[in-house]
Amino acid sequence: MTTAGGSLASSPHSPTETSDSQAHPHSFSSSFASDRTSQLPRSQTLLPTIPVAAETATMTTSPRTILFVTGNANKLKEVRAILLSSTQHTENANPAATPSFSVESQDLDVPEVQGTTEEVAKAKCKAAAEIVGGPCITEDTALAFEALGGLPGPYIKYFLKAVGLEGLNNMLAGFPSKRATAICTFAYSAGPGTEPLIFEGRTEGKIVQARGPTHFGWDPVFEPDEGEGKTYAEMDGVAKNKISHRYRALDKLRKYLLE
Ligand SMILES: O=c1[nH]c(=O)c2ncn([C@@H]3O[C@H](COP(=O)(O)OP(=O)(O)OP(=O)(O)O)[C@@H](O)[C@H]3O)c2[nH]1
Ligand SMILES: [Mg+2]
Repeated sequence: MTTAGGSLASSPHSPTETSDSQAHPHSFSSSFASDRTSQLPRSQTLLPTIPVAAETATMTTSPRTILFVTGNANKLKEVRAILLSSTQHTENANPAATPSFSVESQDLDVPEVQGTTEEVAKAKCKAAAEIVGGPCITEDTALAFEALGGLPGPYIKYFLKAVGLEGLNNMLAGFPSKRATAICTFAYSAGPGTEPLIFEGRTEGKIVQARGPTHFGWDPVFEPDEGEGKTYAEMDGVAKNKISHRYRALDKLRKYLLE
C-alpha cells in the first residue's frame, strides 16, 4: 500500500515498520511519524526520543499515516471525519505546529475473543499487529444496557444480527431502565509482541424505538442524552461526531499521538 505520507504504517511488511519496543509516547510517535525515514535502512530509522509534534513541525508538514485495521466502512468514515475536523481546527490556530493524520485501512478478519471491552479490544489489536507485522490501531464498539449489567456490551454486533433493532428494544421490555452506554475502545499496538494501549470514549443515552436512517448498526435505537431528543441516526454526521463515543475515544488517541 502506498500513501501520501509514505509512512511506515501504510506498508505493513516493510522492515522499517516493525518495532518491538514497548509503546510509550515518544517511541510511539517516532514509529508513526517518519515519512523521511521510510526509505532508510532500519538502523537509520531508530529515531531519538523527540516529541513528534515538535520534530514534525520543523521538518515536514506531510500527514502521518495511521493503519486502521477494520472491516467496518462506517467506522472508517467517521474516524476520518473526526480526525480531519479536529486537525483542521488546531491547524487553523497554528498551521506550523500541528501535524495532521491520514488514515489507511486494512480489512482483516481478526478473531474477537470474549471478555471485557478492554480485553476484547486489546486482543483484537494484538492479533491485528501480528498479521500486519507492524504498528496499527483497531477499534471495538460496545453497547452496554444498564438493566442487563452491561450486556450486550462488546457482543452487540451479534445481538444486532440475531434480533435486529426491534429485538434490542424487546430485550428491555421487562425492565424499567432503558439506559445504555455506547463505548468505543481504540487500541494501539506499536507492533507484534507489544502490549496495546487503550483509549476509551463513552456516551450515555437510552434505547428507544428505531428512528432515522438505518445504514449504521444500532444508530436508530440509541438516543444520546446530549442529542436534543434525536437518535444517533437522526443526527447529522457533524453533530454525532461532536458527542459520540467514537469522537471521545479518538480525541484521546489523537492527543496521545501529538504528545
Ligand atoms: O449504530 C452504530 N453506531 C456506531 O457508532 C457504531 N459503531 C459500531 N457499531 C456497530 O456495533 C458493532 C460493533 O462491533 P465491532 O466493534 O466488532 O465492529 P465491526 O466488526 O463492524 O468492525 P471491526 O471489528 O472490523 O472494526 C457492529 O455491528 C457495528 O456496526 C455501531 N453502530
Ligand atoms: Mg468486529
